[in-house]
Amino acid sequence: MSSGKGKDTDKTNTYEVRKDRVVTNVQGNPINEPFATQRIGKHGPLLMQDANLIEVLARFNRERIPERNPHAHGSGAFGYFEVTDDITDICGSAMFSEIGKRTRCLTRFSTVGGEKGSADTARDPRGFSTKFYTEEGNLDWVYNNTPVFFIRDPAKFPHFIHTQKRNPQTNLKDANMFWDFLTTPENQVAIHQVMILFSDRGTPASYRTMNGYSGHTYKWSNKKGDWHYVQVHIKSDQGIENFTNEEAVKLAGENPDFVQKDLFENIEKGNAPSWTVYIQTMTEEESKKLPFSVFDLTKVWPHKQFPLRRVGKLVLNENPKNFFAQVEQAAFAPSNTVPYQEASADPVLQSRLFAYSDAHRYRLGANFNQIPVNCPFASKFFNPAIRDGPMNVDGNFGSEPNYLAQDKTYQYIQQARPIQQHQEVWNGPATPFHWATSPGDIDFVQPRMLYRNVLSKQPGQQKNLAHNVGVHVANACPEIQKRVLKMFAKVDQELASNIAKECKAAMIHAESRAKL
Ligand code: HEM
Repeated sequence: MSSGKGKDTDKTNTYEVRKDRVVTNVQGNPINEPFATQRIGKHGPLLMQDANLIEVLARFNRERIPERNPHAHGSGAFGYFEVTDDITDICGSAMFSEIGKRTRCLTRFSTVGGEKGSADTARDPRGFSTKFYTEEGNLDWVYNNTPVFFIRDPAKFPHFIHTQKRNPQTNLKDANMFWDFLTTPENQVAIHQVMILFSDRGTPASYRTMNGYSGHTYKWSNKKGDWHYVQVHIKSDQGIENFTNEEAVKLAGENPDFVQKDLFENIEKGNAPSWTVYIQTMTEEESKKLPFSVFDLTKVWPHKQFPLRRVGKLVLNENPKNFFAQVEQAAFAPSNTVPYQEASADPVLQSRLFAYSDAHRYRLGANFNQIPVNCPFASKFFNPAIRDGPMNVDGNFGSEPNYLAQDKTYQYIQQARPIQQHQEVWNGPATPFHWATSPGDIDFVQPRMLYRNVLSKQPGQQKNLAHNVGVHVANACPEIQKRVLKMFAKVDQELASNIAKECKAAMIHAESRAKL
């Protein structure tokens, strides 16, 4: 019988596993001889009636689900976020309501371009996704370990990711595809991210020793209705540690799961990694005075003008009990957000609001939100118009009407929030707009500062950048190598010359190896 409220659950029907360890088939019927096959005599053909054999083979064929495209290879851990500083003047979300408040979290780290079984020391950005199970519902921060990104026209994303994957004919990773895309003049806006990727930050020594960044501008508001543009920085308390190119390549061969092992074993022995979370904030007025768009995620906000403000701590102290159930099936989406934290008009972020839940419906099925790791357990789900679909296992709202109307009482607590009177005002014709790289210098200003002002202060890093690009581009054809050098010369002539030297040395080395 329906209670008329919430979901009907029949206590006799649960998916709990059997405690007495009697082995059964999936229907709970005992199996006495799991390895016996039913056949005619001892050596004759098998019988169709052997339901156990058929089930075992058929279930095996259905074990794999599509891997993520991109970010297929990853590792995850649970933990908590704790508020250390009051930011209620910036954000009214319940998770920030008082100092000392803790929210349970799941973080998944990943590489981007490689397949699920690829080496986790590969040169690649690292994903840094955190799901916060808050009382206002699940909030996902789907970030990377770099503060900027390769593109700002979202339609380029599939093209760009394809260049990191395998050549359609040779099925090989292809340096020509990689550099052809990045050196095409209008795609050279990627240079800032490429500089970070080819510094030693492109090969972190562990997930514990790298930072996370929102990259995008978000819009946060307080309970009075005032709002700010915000960028989030998650800084490793373990400090930054990276591999050199040669160390990373060697480990990729010796132990392609080196980084996964490091995370699991450190948490297992009680050495829980932690990160300090900071925000940068900017008013709308300040954003108008920037030399670039606040919605351009190829740029960083100068720290002198927009200093970091501490918010809290992220601690990962609990390994998953089951990787497939809790990490492979985890579904992170920038559209999963809570009151007072919203997306800005950044076109890449706006496109991501669609892309992730769509990927989850494909990869995990329409009811992916019912998989325990994705359930908003601290808030709970109630919307009886959202129901049915494949693999519905949560009671499906029982006899609740499948529409919202007046006959029943429903609560809409968001209505109690003040309306933000002052907002961005958008105005203009609906036209196709292509945010191509400007022919001017603005997209090269921050990369040049990174090379001359930041890497110059980190011993050996300018040299390593040239080396890392050189050994990679040595695999491309001469025409594309020339384009690479021309692009880096726009950052710094000395850098381009050093890349040329490193590239030449790598080619000579490869030639002599080929003769062996
Ligand atoms: C138009 C741009 C983008 C599109 C269309 C896109 C799309 C996707 C898709 C489809 C996935 C796989 C999701 C899944 O199967 O669960 C993914 C994963 C991911 N993306 Fe993006 N992405 C974009 C840009 C970005 C940017 C700018 C960042 C970082 C600032 C980012 C960070 C991540 C991370 C961390 C994951 C892994 C999530 C996980 O751990 O499950 N992506 N992306």
